[in-house]
Amino acid sequence: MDATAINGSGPARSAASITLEDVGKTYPDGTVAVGDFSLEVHAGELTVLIGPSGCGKSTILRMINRLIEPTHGRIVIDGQDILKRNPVELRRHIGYVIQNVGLFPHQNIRTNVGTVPRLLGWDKKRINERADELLELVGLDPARFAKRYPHELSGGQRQRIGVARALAADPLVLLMDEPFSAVDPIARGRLQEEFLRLQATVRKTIVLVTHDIDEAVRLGDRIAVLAEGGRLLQYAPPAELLSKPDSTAVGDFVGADRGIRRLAVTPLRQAMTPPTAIMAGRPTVDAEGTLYDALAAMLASDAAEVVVVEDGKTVGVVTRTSVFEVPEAEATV
Ligand SMILES: Nc1ncnc2c1ncn2[C@@H]1O[C@H](COP(=O)(O)OP(=O)(O)OP(=O)(O)O)[C@@H](O)[C@H]1O
Repeated sequence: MDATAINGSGPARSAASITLEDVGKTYPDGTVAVGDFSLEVHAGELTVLIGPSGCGKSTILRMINRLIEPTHGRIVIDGQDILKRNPVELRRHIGYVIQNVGLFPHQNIRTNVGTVPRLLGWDKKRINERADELLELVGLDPARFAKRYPHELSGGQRQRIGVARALAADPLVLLMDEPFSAVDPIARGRLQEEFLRLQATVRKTIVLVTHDIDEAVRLGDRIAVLAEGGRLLQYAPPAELLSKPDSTAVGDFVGADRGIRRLAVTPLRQAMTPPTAIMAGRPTVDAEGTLYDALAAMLASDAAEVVVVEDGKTVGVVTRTSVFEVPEAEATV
């Protein structure tokens, strides 16, 4: 890799690897946000940082572009120790996407997307061409959107502009902090899909922070599961993480969510047994519901079973035990 690539602003370059070596951040009040964190982020891959609230995910991300200065450790991008670089200049070569995007409200979309190329001194024609190219890439027709202002877009469209802006100067690295969590679940699913397609084209080295295990599994080439203080519990591709969590903590973290997701997509009929004699006073649930609905009804009224009704008639019963006895293969995921 060209040692000066991180300084460059030329045409498409390769992605860079990121090495974090014993990186840590202790705040002046003594809070150890991140203890000693090491990670190798492979070039051209999307690495997800996931873990409970306050475990240091955003701190790690923001140390990579030096919005937060590490207390100790080394961060190497593309072979260069970035702690020796001018931080402002460094940030022009690292794309950064955050939850609410932070578009400039009084600038139109084309100007917003051209922010970093402008700072890098590109000429106007090249900036506009690049902005329009990026708009196309994120699925927004420049003829319709380039002259609009941020408030004239939907939340999902603004988020796409955020991604376009972050990619405008062809950075080696893209950092994303909960980029899709401010949009509703349906728009989020679509954005994730589009983003995967985009990444297949641009193949950037991406570090993405999320607290959503589904998102992590869907987007990540590798997932780093963190605990408090930025402690790395496991770093593995999604399939390996789900099938072979190497500690109870990781198993609990990925497992709990998987279980609930499975309940929510499994028809409760699969756990239903014929009605019994004593039904009075039991909570009821519609026969079209899922295991999740059945369990929620039981928990809400502290009952051990629910009566299943269809067209006003009792058709069966589901017990707490039977909810968990439906084999995984029967789930209609
Ligand atoms: N300026 C500060 N001074 C002291 N402690 C701080 C400061 N900024 C952050 N922290 C602490 O550092 C820890 C890590 O914060 P960070 O934002 O990195 O967590 P996170 O994993 O991204 O959390 P979330 O998922 O809630 O966004 C938290 O305990 C937080 O309270």
